[in-house]
Amino acid sequence: MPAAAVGLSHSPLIGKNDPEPEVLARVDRAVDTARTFIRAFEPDLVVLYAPDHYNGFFYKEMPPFCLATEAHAVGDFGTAAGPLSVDTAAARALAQGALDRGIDLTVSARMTVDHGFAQPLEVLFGGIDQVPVVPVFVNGVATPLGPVSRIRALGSAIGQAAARLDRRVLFLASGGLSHDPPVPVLDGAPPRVADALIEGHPPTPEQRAKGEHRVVQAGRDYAAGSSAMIPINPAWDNRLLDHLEQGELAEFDSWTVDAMAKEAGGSAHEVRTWIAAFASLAATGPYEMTSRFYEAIPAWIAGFAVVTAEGR
Ligand SMILES: O=C(O)/C=C/c1cccc(O)c1O
Ligand SMILES: [Fe+2]
Repeated sequence: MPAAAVGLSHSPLIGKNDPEPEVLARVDRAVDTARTFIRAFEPDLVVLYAPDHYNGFFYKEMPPFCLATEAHAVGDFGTAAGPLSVDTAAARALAQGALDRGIDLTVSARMTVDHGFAQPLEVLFGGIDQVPVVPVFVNGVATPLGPVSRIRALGSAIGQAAARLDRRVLFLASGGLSHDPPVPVLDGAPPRVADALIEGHPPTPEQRAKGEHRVVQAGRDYAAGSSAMIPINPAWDNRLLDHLEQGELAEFDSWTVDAMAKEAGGSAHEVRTWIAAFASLAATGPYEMTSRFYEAIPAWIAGFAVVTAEGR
């Protein structure tokens, strides 16, 4: 089966708190490379692995991962709101395939997603409804988190199931790499915040605007060096990319949740989406990384990477 993978960091601060024009130009070139790669590959199905930031998944029930047979985006940080063009038949087939392979997969028939899903679809395809997609939520912020080996197993099972679909499948990862944005934490949260993280009351437009302004301000403080957030860790990020490039995916099984958070920040767990996507690609056969871009971009609170890979 023809298969490919693209990894793309997301940041809600893109366009709101941009770095110097030279940095932007380098990112634009890397994103253009990824777009050209995707055009040449001509996928007819995208399996999109992305996290959520307390817009769709809450502690009332927080699965480690969840596959959607239908999904709609909330439209946070200026991303598009509305339905994603989910390929429901393919989603059901992949869900069954993952369950058949021993993955205890949660399925959602009405998933709510945020910029983690919407941004890569907008950036790479021009909209959230432009390509048949199977959205797979991978928890990358809400602790407790399970071992990384289970994410690799998830990716591998979905990749094996996708190989039986007779489709041109692009596995797309959204998130990471090292970063420590001010995403709320349940442990120690004041009762009002804890209640929102557990129940998930939809914020009023004023509450959403206030929360988004807080993140933009955090990006400004981070870029100015006046922040207590864990710094972006280029060495850690490049180690991750090296393992992905070399196909050394089993290396991630020894990465612990605690060490990842300490070395690379509270949202570094978003790299689980990258590990899932590359495990899916690897499950279809040997692959080659065809382009690799990385830059630490504090203004976006992101160890920012864009990578393409294709089955040999
Ligand atoms: O507050 C949020 O919803 C998310 C913030 C954020 C900031 C920077 C990089 C990311 O991946 C984020 O999700
Ligand atoms: Fe994120």
